[in-house]
Amino acid sequence: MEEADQLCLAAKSNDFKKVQTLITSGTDVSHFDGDGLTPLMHAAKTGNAEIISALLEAGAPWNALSPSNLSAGDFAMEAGHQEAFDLLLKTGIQSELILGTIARKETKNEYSNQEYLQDRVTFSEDKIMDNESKGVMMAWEKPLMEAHAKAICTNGGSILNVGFGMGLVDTAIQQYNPTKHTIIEAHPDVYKRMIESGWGEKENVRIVFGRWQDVVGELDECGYDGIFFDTYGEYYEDLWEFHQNLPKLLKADGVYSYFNGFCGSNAFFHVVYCNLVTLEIESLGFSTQLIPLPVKDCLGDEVWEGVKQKYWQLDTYYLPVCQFSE
Ligand SMILES: C[S@@+](CC[C@H](N)C(=O)[O-])C[C@H]1O[C@@H](n2cnc3c(N)ncnc32)[C@H](O)[C@@H]1O
Repeated sequence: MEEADQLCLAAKSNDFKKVQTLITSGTDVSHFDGDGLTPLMHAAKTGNAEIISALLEAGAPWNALSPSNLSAGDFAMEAGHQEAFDLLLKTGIQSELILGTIARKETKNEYSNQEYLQDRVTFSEDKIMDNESKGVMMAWEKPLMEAHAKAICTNGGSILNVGFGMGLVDTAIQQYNPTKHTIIEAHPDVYKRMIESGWGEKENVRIVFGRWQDVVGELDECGYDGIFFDTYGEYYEDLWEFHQNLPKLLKADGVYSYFNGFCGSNAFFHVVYCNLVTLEIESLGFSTQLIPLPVKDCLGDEVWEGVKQKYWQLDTYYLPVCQFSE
Protein backbone atom coordinates (compact mmCIF):
# COMPACT_ATOMS: atom_id res chain seq x y z
CA MET A 1 0.00 0.00 0.00
CA GLU A 2 1.25 3.50 -0.88
CA GLU A 3 2.40 5.60 2.08
CA ALA A 4 -0.29 8.20 1.52
CA ASP A 5 -2.98 5.49 1.69
CA GLN A 6 -1.33 4.20 4.84
CA LEU A 7 -1.70 7.70 6.29
CA CYS A 8 -5.44 7.66 5.55
CA LEU A 9 -5.71 4.26 7.18
CA ALA A 10 -3.70 5.35 10.23
CA ALA A 11 -5.96 8.43 10.65
CA LYS A 12 -9.04 6.24 10.22
CA SER A 13 -7.86 3.77 12.85
CA ASN A 14 -6.80 6.42 15.40
CA ASP A 15 -3.13 5.43 15.17
CA PHE A 16 -1.43 8.68 16.23
CA LYS A 17 2.09 7.21 16.31
CA LYS A 18 1.81 5.90 12.77
CA VAL A 19 0.38 9.24 11.59
CA GLN A 20 3.35 11.03 13.16
CA THR A 21 5.88 8.65 11.60
CA LEU A 22 4.35 9.01 8.15
CA ILE A 23 4.18 12.81 8.42
CA THR A 24 7.85 12.93 9.50
CA SER A 25 8.87 10.82 6.51
CA GLY A 26 7.24 13.37 4.19
CA THR A 27 4.03 11.52 3.25
CA ASP A 28 1.56 13.58 1.22
CA VAL A 29 -1.01 14.88 3.75
CA SER A 30 -3.34 16.13 1.03
CA HIS A 31 -3.80 12.70 -0.55
CA PHE A 32 -7.29 11.44 -1.47
CA ASP A 33 -7.74 7.70 -0.96
CA GLY A 34 -9.87 5.35 -3.10
CA ASP A 35 -13.04 6.67 -1.39
CA GLY A 36 -12.08 10.26 -2.19
CA LEU A 37 -11.28 11.05 1.45
CA THR A 38 -8.18 12.76 2.87
CA PRO A 39 -6.38 11.78 6.11
CA LEU A 40 -7.92 14.89 7.73
CA MET A 41 -11.45 13.78 6.77
CA HIS A 42 -10.82 10.38 8.31
CA ALA A 43 -9.50 12.00 11.49
CA ALA A 44 -12.51 14.32 11.59
CA LYS A 45 -14.86 11.34 11.29
CA THR A 46 -13.28 9.65 14.30
CA GLY A 47 -12.87 13.00 16.10
CA ASN A 48 -9.23 12.48 17.07
CA ALA A 49 -8.06 16.03 17.91
CA GLU A 50 -4.41 14.99 18.33
CA ILE A 51 -4.27 13.55 14.81
CA ILE A 52 -6.20 16.51 13.38
CA SER A 53 -3.70 18.96 14.93
CA ALA A 54 -0.72 16.99 13.60
CA LEU A 55 -2.20 16.88 10.09
CA LEU A 56 -3.10 20.57 10.08
CA GLU A 57 0.36 21.52 11.31
CA ALA A 58 1.81 19.45 8.46
CA GLY A 59 -0.24 21.49 5.99
CA ALA A 60 -3.27 19.24 5.39
CA PRO A 61 -5.91 21.31 3.55
CA TRP A 62 -8.87 22.06 5.86
CA ASN A 63 -11.09 22.90 2.87
CA ALA A 64 -10.62 19.80 0.65
CA LEU A 65 -13.94 18.30 -0.46
CA SER A 66 -15.06 14.67 -0.60
CA PRO A 67 -16.96 13.32 -3.64
CA SER A 68 -20.19 14.31 -1.85
CA ASN A 69 -18.86 17.87 -1.33
CA LEU A 70 -18.20 17.50 2.37
CA SER A 71 -15.13 18.88 4.12
CA ALA A 72 -13.37 17.57 7.22
CA GLY A 73 -15.33 20.15 9.24
CA ASP A 74 -18.62 18.79 7.88
CA PHE A 75 -17.65 15.28 9.00
CA ALA A 76 -16.71 16.50 12.49
CA MET A 77 -19.95 18.50 12.69
CA GLU A 78 -22.12 15.57 11.53
CA ALA A 79 -20.52 13.24 14.08
CA GLY A 80 -20.79 15.81 16.89
CA HIS A 81 -17.02 15.85 17.60
CA GLN A 82 -16.81 19.27 19.24
CA GLU A 83 -13.05 19.47 19.80
CA ALA A 84 -12.30 18.35 16.25
CA PHE A 85 -14.88 20.81 14.92
CA ASP A 86 -13.41 23.70 16.94
CA LEU A 87 -9.89 22.98 15.68
CA LEU A 88 -11.02 22.89 12.06
CA LEU A 89 -13.13 26.01 12.49
CA LYS A 90 -10.21 27.92 14.01
CA THR A 91 -7.99 26.87 11.11
CA GLY A 92 -10.63 27.82 8.54
CA ILE A 93 -11.16 31.27 10.05
CA GLN A 94 -7.42 31.97 10.35
CA SER A 95 -6.74 30.87 6.81
CA GLU A 96 -9.60 32.96 5.35
CA LEU A 97 -8.54 35.98 7.42
CA ILE A 98 -5.04 35.72 5.96
CA LEU A 99 -6.37 35.24 2.42
CA GLY A 100 -8.67 38.24 2.88
CA THR A 101 -5.79 40.42 4.03
CA ILE A 102 -3.74 39.39 1.00
CA ALA A 103 -6.66 40.03 -1.40
CA ARG A 104 -7.20 43.50 0.06
CA LYS A 105 -3.59 44.38 -0.60
CA GLU A 106 -3.88 43.47 -4.27
CA THR A 107 -4.73 46.37 -6.51
CA LYS A 108 -7.80 45.63 -8.54
CA ASN A 109 -8.32 47.29 -11.92
CA GLU A 110 -11.94 46.37 -12.23
CA TYR A 111 -14.76 45.63 -9.84
CA SER A 112 -16.22 42.21 -8.96
CA ASN A 113 -19.52 42.34 -10.83
CA GLN A 114 -18.63 44.58 -13.76
CA GLU A 115 -19.89 42.08 -16.36
CA TYR A 116 -23.15 41.47 -14.50
CA LEU A 117 -23.87 45.20 -14.31
CA GLN A 118 -23.19 45.62 -18.04
CA ASP A 119 -25.23 42.61 -19.20
CA ARG A 120 -29.00 42.29 -19.49
CA VAL A 121 -31.04 40.55 -16.80
CA THR A 122 -34.32 38.74 -17.30
CA PHE A 123 -37.35 39.13 -15.05
CA SER A 124 -40.06 36.60 -14.35
CA GLU A 125 -42.65 36.40 -11.59
CA ASP A 126 -40.51 34.34 -9.27
CA LYS A 127 -36.97 35.37 -10.15
CA ILE A 128 -34.44 37.65 -11.79
CA MET A 129 -31.69 35.88 -13.75
CA ASP A 130 -28.39 37.09 -15.14
CA ASN A 131 -27.29 36.24 -18.66
CA GLU A 132 -25.69 32.96 -17.49
CA SER A 133 -29.03 31.80 -16.02
CA LYS A 134 -27.83 32.29 -12.48
CA GLY A 135 -30.44 33.51 -10.02
CA VAL A 136 -29.86 37.16 -9.08
CA MET A 137 -32.86 37.08 -6.75
CA MET A 138 -35.56 34.48 -6.20
CA ALA A 139 -39.00 34.59 -4.65
CA TRP A 140 -38.28 31.74 -2.18
CA GLU A 141 -36.29 34.33 -0.20
CA LYS A 142 -39.44 36.38 0.56
CA PRO A 143 -39.84 35.17 4.17
CA LEU A 144 -36.15 35.87 4.78
CA MET A 145 -36.45 39.38 3.35
CA GLU A 146 -39.50 40.02 5.53
CA ALA A 147 -37.53 38.94 8.58
CA HIS A 148 -34.61 41.22 7.60
CA ALA A 149 -37.03 44.16 7.14
CA LYS A 150 -38.56 43.50 10.57
CA ALA A 151 -35.09 43.48 12.17
CA ILE A 152 -33.84 46.72 10.61
CA CYS A 153 -37.14 48.58 11.07
CA THR A 154 -37.24 47.92 14.84
CA ASN A 155 -36.64 51.63 15.61
CA GLY A 156 -38.61 53.00 12.63
CA GLY A 157 -37.03 56.21 11.29
CA SER A 158 -34.77 56.38 8.29
CA ILE A 159 -33.91 53.14 6.47
CA LEU A 160 -31.25 52.35 3.86
CA ASN A 161 -31.35 49.31 1.57
CA VAL A 162 -28.51 48.44 -0.80
CA GLY A 163 -29.66 46.28 -3.76
CA PHE A 164 -33.32 46.39 -4.91
CA GLY A 165 -33.52 43.08 -6.84
CA MET A 166 -37.18 42.04 -6.77
CA GLY A 167 -38.01 44.70 -4.21
CA LEU A 168 -38.98 42.06 -1.64
CA VAL A 169 -37.17 43.62 1.28
CA ASP A 170 -38.23 47.11 0.18
CA THR A 171 -41.88 46.08 -0.04
CA ALA A 172 -41.59 44.69 3.49
CA ILE A 173 -39.77 47.85 4.72
CA GLN A 174 -42.65 49.99 3.38
CA GLN A 175 -45.06 48.12 5.69
CA TYR A 176 -43.25 49.75 8.63
CA ASN A 177 -43.85 53.30 7.26
CA PRO A 178 -40.28 54.56 7.57
CA THR A 179 -39.90 58.34 7.62
CA LYS A 180 -37.30 57.98 4.87
CA HIS A 181 -36.50 54.92 2.77
CA THR A 182 -33.37 55.15 0.63
CA ILE A 183 -32.65 52.45 -1.96
CA ILE A 184 -29.37 52.07 -3.82
CA GLU A 185 -29.48 50.06 -7.06
CA ALA A 186 -26.73 49.74 -9.67
CA HIS A 187 -28.21 47.66 -12.49
CA PRO A 188 -29.83 49.77 -15.24
CA ASP A 189 -32.54 47.15 -16.01
CA VAL A 190 -33.47 46.75 -12.36
CA TYR A 191 -33.49 50.53 -11.91
CA LYS A 192 -35.73 50.96 -14.99
CA ARG A 193 -38.16 48.40 -13.62
CA MET A 194 -38.24 50.14 -10.24
CA ILE A 195 -39.20 53.39 -11.92
CA GLU A 196 -41.80 51.68 -14.15
CA SER A 197 -43.41 50.06 -11.13
CA GLY A 198 -43.82 53.38 -9.31
CA TRP A 199 -41.09 53.21 -6.68
CA GLY A 200 -39.86 56.67 -7.68
CA GLU A 201 -43.26 58.19 -6.82
CA LYS A 202 -43.50 56.94 -3.25
CA GLU A 203 -43.30 59.92 -0.90
CA ASN A 204 -40.84 58.49 1.58
CA VAL A 205 -38.62 56.77 -1.02
CA ARG A 206 -35.36 58.10 -2.42
CA ILE A 207 -33.73 56.01 -5.14
CA VAL A 208 -30.01 56.40 -5.66
CA PHE A 209 -28.94 54.87 -8.97
CA GLY A 210 -25.34 53.63 -9.03
CA ARG A 211 -22.91 51.27 -7.36
CA TRP A 212 -22.91 51.73 -3.60
CA GLN A 213 -19.13 52.16 -3.86
CA ASP A 214 -19.68 55.25 -6.05
CA VAL A 215 -22.69 56.79 -4.30
CA VAL A 216 -21.98 56.14 -0.62
CA GLY A 217 -20.81 59.77 -0.29
CA GLU A 218 -24.25 61.03 -1.41
CA LEU A 219 -26.05 59.39 1.51
CA ASP A 220 -27.74 61.06 4.45
CA GLU A 221 -25.15 62.56 6.75
CA CYS A 222 -27.44 62.15 9.79
CA GLY A 223 -27.13 58.37 9.42
CA TYR A 224 -29.75 55.62 9.32
CA ASP A 225 -31.83 53.80 11.91
CA GLY A 226 -31.75 50.61 9.89
CA ILE A 227 -29.52 49.36 7.06
CA PHE A 228 -29.75 46.24 4.90
CA PHE A 229 -27.11 45.09 2.41
CA ASP A 230 -27.78 42.51 -0.33
CA THR A 231 -25.97 42.94 -3.64
CA TYR A 232 -25.20 40.41 -6.36
CA GLY A 233 -21.98 39.16 -7.94
CA GLU A 234 -19.84 40.73 -5.24
CA TYR A 235 -17.45 38.97 -2.87
CA TYR A 236 -16.66 38.85 0.79
CA GLU A 237 -14.13 41.64 0.18
CA ASP A 238 -16.90 43.94 -1.07
CA LEU A 239 -19.02 43.28 2.01
CA TRP A 240 -15.96 43.97 4.15
CA GLU A 241 -15.46 47.25 2.30
CA PHE A 242 -19.10 48.20 2.85
CA HIS A 243 -18.71 47.45 6.54
CA GLN A 244 -15.91 50.03 6.79
CA ASN A 245 -18.65 52.64 6.13
CA LEU A 246 -21.00 51.36 8.83
CA PRO A 247 -19.67 53.38 11.77
CA LYS A 248 -20.58 56.61 9.96
CA LEU A 249 -23.77 55.34 8.24
CA LEU A 250 -25.54 53.75 11.21
CA LYS A 251 -27.06 55.80 14.04
CA ALA A 252 -25.90 54.97 17.57
CA ASP A 253 -28.90 52.73 18.30
CA GLY A 254 -29.40 51.64 14.68
CA VAL A 255 -29.69 48.07 13.41
CA TYR A 256 -27.69 46.64 10.52
CA SER A 257 -28.26 43.37 8.67
CA TYR A 258 -26.97 41.76 5.46
CA PHE A 259 -27.92 38.80 3.30
CA ASN A 260 -25.92 36.03 4.92
CA GLY A 261 -25.43 33.84 1.87
CA PHE A 262 -21.71 33.06 1.86
CA CYS A 263 -20.96 29.41 1.00
CA GLY A 264 -24.64 28.52 0.97
CA SER A 265 -23.93 25.04 -0.40
CA ASN A 266 -21.61 23.82 2.34
CA ALA A 267 -22.62 23.83 5.99
CA PHE A 268 -19.11 23.98 7.45
CA PHE A 269 -17.77 26.67 5.10
CA HIS A 270 -20.89 28.66 5.90
CA VAL A 271 -20.13 28.46 9.64
CA VAL A 272 -16.56 29.62 8.90
CA TYR A 273 -17.92 32.67 7.06
CA CYS A 274 -20.57 33.45 9.70
CA ASN A 275 -17.74 33.57 12.25
CA LEU A 276 -15.45 35.55 9.96
CA VAL A 277 -17.98 38.33 9.33
CA THR A 278 -18.92 38.43 13.01
CA LEU A 279 -15.26 38.83 13.98
CA GLU A 280 -14.49 41.50 11.42
CA ILE A 281 -17.64 43.44 12.24
CA GLU A 282 -16.75 43.19 15.94
CA SER A 283 -13.42 44.89 15.21
CA LEU A 284 -15.46 47.86 13.93
CA GLY A 285 -17.34 48.10 17.23
CA PHE A 286 -20.47 46.03 16.48
CA SER A 287 -21.90 42.95 18.08
CA THR A 288 -23.76 40.39 15.96
CA GLN A 289 -26.61 38.10 16.85
CA LEU A 290 -27.33 35.30 14.36
CA ILE A 291 -31.01 34.32 14.41
CA PRO A 292 -31.68 30.83 13.00
CA LEU A 293 -34.57 30.62 10.52
CA PRO A 294 -35.59 27.26 9.03
CA VAL A 295 -35.69 27.41 5.22
CA LYS A 296 -36.06 23.76 4.23
CA ASP A 297 -39.79 24.16 3.55
CA CYS A 298 -39.33 27.06 1.08
CA LEU A 299 -36.84 25.12 -1.00
CA GLY A 300 -38.30 22.28 -3.04
CA ASP A 301 -36.33 21.09 -6.08
CA GLU A 302 -38.83 22.80 -8.40
CA VAL A 303 -37.58 26.17 -7.11
CA TRP A 304 -34.31 25.68 -9.00
CA GLU A 305 -35.79 24.61 -12.35
CA GLY A 306 -33.94 26.47 -15.13
CA VAL A 307 -31.48 28.04 -12.65
CA LYS A 308 -27.82 27.26 -13.21
CA GLN A 309 -26.61 27.27 -9.62
CA LYS A 310 -28.33 26.30 -6.39
CA TYR A 311 -26.82 29.12 -4.34
CA TRP A 312 -28.49 27.91 -1.14
CA GLN A 313 -28.70 24.27 -0.01
CA LEU A 314 -28.71 24.48 3.76
CA ASP A 315 -31.68 23.85 6.07
CA THR A 316 -31.15 26.88 8.29
CA TYR A 317 -30.53 30.53 7.45
CA TYR A 318 -28.77 32.64 10.08
CA LEU A 319 -30.12 36.16 10.00
CA PRO A 320 -27.53 38.65 11.30
CA VAL A 321 -28.63 41.48 13.56
CA CYS A 322 -25.73 43.88 14.19
CA GLN A 323 -25.67 46.80 16.59
CA PHE A 324 -23.01 49.01 18.15
CA SER A 325 -21.54 47.18 21.14
CA GLU A 326 -22.44 48.69 24.54
C1 LIG B 1 -29.93 39.81 -4.53
S1 LIG B 1 -30.55 41.24 -5.26
C2 LIG B 1 -31.32 42.08 -3.93
C3 LIG B 1 -32.61 41.48 -3.56
C4 LIG B 1 -33.41 42.31 -2.59
N1 LIG B 1 -32.89 42.21 -1.27
C5 LIG B 1 -34.85 41.89 -2.59
O1 LIG B 1 -35.43 41.79 -1.51
O2 LIG B 1 -35.43 41.66 -3.66
C6 LIG B 1 -29.11 42.18 -5.51
C7 LIG B 1 -29.32 43.54 -6.15
O3 LIG B 1 -28.13 44.33 -5.93
C8 LIG B 1 -27.84 45.03 -7.11
N2 LIG B 1 -26.40 45.36 -7.07
C9 LIG B 1 -25.35 44.57 -7.42
N3 LIG B 1 -24.20 45.21 -7.19
C10 LIG B 1 -24.50 46.41 -6.67
C11 LIG B 1 -23.73 47.51 -6.21
N4 LIG B 1 -22.41 47.48 -6.22
N5 LIG B 1 -24.37 48.60 -5.75
C12 LIG B 1 -25.73 48.64 -5.72
N6 LIG B 1 -26.53 47.63 -6.14
C13 LIG B 1 -25.92 46.53 -6.61
C14 LIG B 1 -28.24 44.05 -8.20
O4 LIG B 1 -28.42 44.68 -9.44
C15 LIG B 1 -29.52 43.46 -7.65
O5 LIG B 1 -30.63 44.20 -8.02
